Amino acid sequence: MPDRLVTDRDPRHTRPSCERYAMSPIIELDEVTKVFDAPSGPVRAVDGISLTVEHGEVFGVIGYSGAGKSTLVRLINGLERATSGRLVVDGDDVTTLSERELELKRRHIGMIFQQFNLFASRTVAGNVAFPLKVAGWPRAERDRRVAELLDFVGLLSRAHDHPSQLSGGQKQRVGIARALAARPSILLADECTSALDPQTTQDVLRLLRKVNTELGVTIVVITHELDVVRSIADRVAVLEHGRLAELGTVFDVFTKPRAEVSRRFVSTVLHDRPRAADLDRLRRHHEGRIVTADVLDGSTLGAVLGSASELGVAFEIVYGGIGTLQDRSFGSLTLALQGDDPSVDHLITRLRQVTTVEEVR
Ligand SMILES: Nc1ncnc2c1ncn2[C@@H]1O[C@H](COP(=O)(O)OP(=O)(O)OP(=O)(O)O)[C@@H](O)[C@H]1O
Repeated sequence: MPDRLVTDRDPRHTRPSCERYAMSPIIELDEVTKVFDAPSGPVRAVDGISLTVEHGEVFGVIGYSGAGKSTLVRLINGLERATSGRLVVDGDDVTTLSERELELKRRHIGMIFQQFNLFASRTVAGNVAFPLKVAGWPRAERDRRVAELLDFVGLLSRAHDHPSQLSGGQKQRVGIARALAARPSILLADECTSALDPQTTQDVLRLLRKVNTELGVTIVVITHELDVVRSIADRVAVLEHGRLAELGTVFDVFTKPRAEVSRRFVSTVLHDRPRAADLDRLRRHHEGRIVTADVLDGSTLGAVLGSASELGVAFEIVYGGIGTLQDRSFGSLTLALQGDDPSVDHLITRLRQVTTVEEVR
């Protein structure tokens, strides 16, 4: 038996496919740079980033603290001005809009935050109604819209409560309802689950997925947790020191991370490969040569292992983890192979014909 098997914790009932959204950009960054003048000297918070977010996708932006994620969000919604570069949001180059134009633009960009940012003195309904009031919606239409939104987020019965009477997850649901009030085409979610426990996080992510699929809202999720990206995003941009370290589908970045920073993130969520301490233990408990084989859909790993005895090799699965991501399997199994060296070499050659195999020495 494997020493450790990682089970899949994907909260989605169905995985979105990246082909689901039409490939037309709703957000376009072209060599966008933001330099802050700090007392210690200039800080390049965002450094020459070019990327596009497509209509209808859930796009993840991940990075460690200080990577430039919040600055990127503030550039997209026009709260910060880019130092250089071009940034088109839903048809407008926000780098050239006036303050008044930006203010109107922001009404079409929903935003949710880590600390929810609800008005403590207003009721749940009052919070959701607030942006509609600012936008001058008549009372009756406002009331109708608020009821519709609270129903959508499952909080209609709490309309007259105040935020202090709600749990963190419920507060974020109110935040989401408020962000959607004026029917934005884009929702920016900045660390929106970082203050929540894992179960509530999954509930909120499921709601965001519903916002995306049922309302067609494009969502940009900013996070320092790969599990969040893994749970909800179609594609992910990995930021480091203000620069774009890697960009790809969540599946590709998870299964074939190219940048060192991406590899660090991946190792935080899928413990499918033995670390140095695990290896010492495996060597003590198992004889033979140790190899790690990638498990991907379509690889006929099982059939090849089934032929091991013909070659005079005995194998044991000693470590591993397999999950699913975007409806595809991925992970790896670590095997102890016992037999004479030429026979084990022969089996490894056969395994390499169907998957990637690394011998752990
Ligand atoms: N107004 C500012 N003035 C000076 N420096 C700033 C300002 N805002 C951000 N920075 C700096 O820019 C860099 C990127 O910050 P940013 O907040 O965008 O990163 P982040 O990835 O969102 O990090 P965190 O998750 O910690 O918020 C950091 O070095 C930060 O200190």
